[in-house]
Amino acid sequence: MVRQRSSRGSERGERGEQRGERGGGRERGAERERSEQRYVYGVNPVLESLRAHAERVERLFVTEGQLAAKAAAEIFSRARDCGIRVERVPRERLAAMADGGVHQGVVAELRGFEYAELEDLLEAAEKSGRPALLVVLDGIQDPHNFGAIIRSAHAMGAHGVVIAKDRAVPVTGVVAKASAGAVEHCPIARVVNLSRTLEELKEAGVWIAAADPHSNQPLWSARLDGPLALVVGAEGAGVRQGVLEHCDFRLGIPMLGQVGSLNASVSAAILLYEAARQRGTSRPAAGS
Ligand SMILES: C[S@@+](CC[C@H](N)C(=O)[O-])C[C@H]1O[C@@H](n2cnc3c(N)ncnc32)[C@H](O)[C@@H]1O
Repeated sequence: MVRQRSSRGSERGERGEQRGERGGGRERGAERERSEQRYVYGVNPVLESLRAHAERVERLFVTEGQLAAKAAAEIFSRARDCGIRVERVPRERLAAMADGGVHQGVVAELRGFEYAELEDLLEAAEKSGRPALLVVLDGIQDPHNFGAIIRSAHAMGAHGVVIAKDRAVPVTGVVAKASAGAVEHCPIARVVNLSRTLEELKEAGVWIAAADPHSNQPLWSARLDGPLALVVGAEGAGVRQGVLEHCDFRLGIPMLGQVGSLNASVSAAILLYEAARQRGTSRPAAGS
């Protein structure tokens, strides 16, 4: 079994310096893309919004008797500190705002999710002092899968997630809920053309690995400790051929049994864990 050795790590500094000269991206300081206003529901997602981006929370809606006392105390205290209005509403209204999801008695109305730029993700990696670890999603449609991938990416120390503008679910309240609030901490870039983005990442010194159930290169046989973007495919179609052509190598998670593939978010979590393990970032935090 051949373990692929990355030389891009050493090229990265050199290439990273060129990033400022490429000039292909949006001007720094230009207005960033925002999604429509949206609702975030459930105790943890609402608390994460208040902790991470209270300035984006317009209003909170609660239904008496449905919100646990302990959660209510923290939510009300943060809302008071940040000058956010809290409205008591009937349970039917809360249920409608949460679109039938499990809201636990609280919904936050947010000003709109602010997407990051690809540059921001690379800068986050640079600032962290660790090699870049990114997840690129090729057309994920299910908001629960998308949210779960954001959650795993954040937990495994990834510097961000890249999605395409077309044919992919954007960040919505359901995604935020499924991410357990990780969406507030993990930068998400929304790009027009995934293939071009992969080429930009290569220029920045990042290796591109496609998660591919048909690959016979098991995940542990490749070096995943250098700058890396993991490309995960859509629920039905997988990674499109045109996108696969821009990947440096493919990785498979060996499986037993009769099914042909794993769920996209499960695959992302397994691959991210292997990358974190190889980087030594999967250890329990000190003191835990
Ligand atoms: C449900 S699968 C798509 C299956 C698709 N019919 C195919 O054959 O590629 C969604 C994505 O999860 C990832 N995936 C699923 N199982 C995998 C495995 N065993 N090894 C590596 N990646 C896997 C791939 O990125 C895949 O595109």
